[in-house]
Amino acid sequence: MTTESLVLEIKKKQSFLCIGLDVDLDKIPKHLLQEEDPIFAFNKAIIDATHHLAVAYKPNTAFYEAYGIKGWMSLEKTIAYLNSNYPEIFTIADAKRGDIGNTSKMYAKAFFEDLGFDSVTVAPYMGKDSVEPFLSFKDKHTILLALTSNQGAFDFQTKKVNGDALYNEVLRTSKTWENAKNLMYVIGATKAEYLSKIREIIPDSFLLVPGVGAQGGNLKDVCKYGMTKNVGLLINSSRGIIYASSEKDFAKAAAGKAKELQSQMQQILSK
Ligand SMILES: O=c1ccn([C@@H]2O[C@H](COP(=O)(O)O)[C@@H](O)[C@H]2O)c(=O)[nH]1
Repeated sequence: MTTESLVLEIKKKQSFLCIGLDVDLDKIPKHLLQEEDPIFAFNKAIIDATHHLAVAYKPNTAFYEAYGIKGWMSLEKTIAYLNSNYPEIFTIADAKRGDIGNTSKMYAKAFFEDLGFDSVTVAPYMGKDSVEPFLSFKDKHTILLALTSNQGAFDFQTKKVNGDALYNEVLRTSKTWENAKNLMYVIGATKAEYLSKIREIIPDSFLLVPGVGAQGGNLKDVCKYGMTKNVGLLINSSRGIIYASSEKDFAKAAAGKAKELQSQMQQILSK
């Protein structure tokens, strides 16, 4: 999907909500465990109930890999379902990959060609040759971890390198890479106070912002400091939406939580 199509969808739905599909079999409603593929049954119900309120879905691959081959098949079915039924939705494989060049090329093929995701999250730590293989795919997006939402972000990402924080160095240097137009960045919602400076370095790039809801990040602060003329934000919520209820009404309850966030977004966009 092109960035232009994503922006059009955001304006149409008045939403920049990304729903995280982090499916844990211990947390989904018990009646679904009788289904042939409980993970897919759960995802399908959540997607069908919320697709009009969200512009993106983000399965975190860890939650599928944890269930072995069956989990990977549930992931395949989920992305195929999204691509066939809701092609206007932006899809994110939260896989946090990145390796030497020839290995990264295979990761990129797996997520972009085989599975058909629009984007994948990638760690920048191994540098340019580990990221460029992802960037070479037309209309696919590489979402680079810059300043993450967790406490451990302060272990390395905010440490000074060449007089500035390492995450700023990641932002600045990655802009010089081939096909850098295909880059987006992860900035945690819990780090909203860093966004003004971040926008000085990457004024127009899309940011994937996890950490609202369960992790305590604040939507209004993120928008105040991080929003661009094209919105430039995808705000992710996973547990706060998909586990709104563990009863038979789980999909309706998820839609209720998604609606709360979408209404706040609509209000922000109308200003
Ligand atoms: O900095 C980061 C990068 C990725 N994540 C992922 O986003 C979701 C957040 O889930 P919630 O349930 O809404 O807290 C999850 O998949 C994380 O692995 C992140 O939280 N922070």
